[in-house]
Amino acid sequence: MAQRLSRVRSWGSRVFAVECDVTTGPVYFSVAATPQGSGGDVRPLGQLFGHGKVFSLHVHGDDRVRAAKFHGDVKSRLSALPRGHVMEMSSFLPNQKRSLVKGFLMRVPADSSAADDALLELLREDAVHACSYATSGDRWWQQLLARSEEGLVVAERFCVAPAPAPEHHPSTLNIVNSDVFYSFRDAQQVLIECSNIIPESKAVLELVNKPSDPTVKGKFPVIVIEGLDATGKTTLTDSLKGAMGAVLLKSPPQVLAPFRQLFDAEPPLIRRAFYALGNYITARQIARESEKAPVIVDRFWHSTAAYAIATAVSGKVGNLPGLGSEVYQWPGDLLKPSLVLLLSVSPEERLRRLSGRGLEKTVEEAELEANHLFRQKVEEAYMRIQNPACEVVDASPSPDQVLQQVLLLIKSKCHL
Ligand SMILES: Nc1ncnc2c1ncn2[C@@H]1O[C@H](COP(=O)(O)OP(=O)(O)O)[C@@H](O)[C@H]1O
Ligand SMILES: Nc1ccn([C@@H]2O[C@H](COP(=O)(O)OP(=O)(O)O)[C@@H](O)[C@H]2O)c(=O)n1
Repeated sequence: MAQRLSRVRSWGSRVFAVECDVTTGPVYFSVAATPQGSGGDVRPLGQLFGHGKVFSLHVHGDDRVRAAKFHGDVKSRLSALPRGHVMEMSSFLPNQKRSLVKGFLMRVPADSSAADDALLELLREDAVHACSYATSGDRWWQQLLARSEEGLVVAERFCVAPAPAPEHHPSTLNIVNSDVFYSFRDAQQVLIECSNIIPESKAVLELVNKPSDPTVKGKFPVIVIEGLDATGKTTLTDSLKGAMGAVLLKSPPQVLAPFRQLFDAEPPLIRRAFYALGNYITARQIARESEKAPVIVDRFWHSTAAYAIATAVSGKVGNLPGLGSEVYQWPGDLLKPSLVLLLSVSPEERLRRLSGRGLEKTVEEAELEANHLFRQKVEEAYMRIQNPACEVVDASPSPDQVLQQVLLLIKSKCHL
């Protein structure tokens, strides 16, 4: 218990953000050992904590791979609780990079004992911090929980006060090297750390470890085609290949196909490092092929970064890191294409194309709204990536019109 208490003292200066509703944004509060002066407006906190029983959980830990895996595990265990409502919650130090610790706020009916049992089980892990929330007088308290022979006990309590929103959404604090990687070494390091628990990491590392100089392209142009799925990338890249006598490559490359499903099911840290490494394999193929012919690439680093940023940043488009942020910078050691084109179609046309392929027919309304926000964030992140930035192409006309438009663009931009 002593160990748990000493670790928790640092929470005195932390701020918590609870993402209750993605469209209205998070509620912020801070905690302190003693009641703070003017308490501020505690009504939003009452709405958060005032119904049923409320618990929060965070997973700490020096081993980032283990912490990431355990975080996913906690989420699925909490989501399985009957009559529970789970919200994303994070703890952070304002403006301090890498200070974010992800967690959850869970609300269950007052008569539920399943949540107490689940917490007791989860608290066997030293990395878990669990708290309950209680009111006395006109104050709210965050109560740090510990295991004891009688069950859950309160080890320490902190006074809760509303906190102002930070300048940047807290999820942006940890993007660098957790969601997006800016060098081969940083992405490789994650898979090295995974090798013991995911044996396939070793095979992936062997595929990327071949020595070469991947930053240098050949004398022919290298054109990357980007866009959300069903915007027409496959259709366009196939016809560009024929029309230009080009070599068609993609990221992730074919050699990683057998591993993709496995890494897609891993937490963001591991999944994103896998895709980042895929770009370096594709870069090597681009360097080789562009000596001999023009190269068309179906997705590359813009996709890796834009999807990772859009997933990491919860809520609205406005929560994305601002234009010019370091997160949108191209990795210094990755081959730069001659031109990046972003295919864009209206959401309605995209849905038509998706349903033509027989996908997404059963998506529920609520999910559609969340997906809408997600797609907006991916497109916005695509457009904020710099050096090279992408050129937006209206991909709603017929396949042949899109091809002609793109051929003209390539001719003028690549001086063909
Ligand atoms: N310009 C276009 N106009 C109408 N339909 C298109 C066009 N381009 C592609 N499609 C259709 O939309 C669907 C998705 O296209 P696809 O090339 O597979 O997209 P992506 O590779 O970006 O996921 C396919 O059924 C394809 O035939
Ligand atoms: N270069 C790439 C390509 C895909 N990806 C990831 O792969 C997903 C898109 O893959 P997909 O199979 O839907 O792509 P398409 O089939 O639509 O081209 C996104 O979630 C990205 O996170 C990536 O990170 N980097």
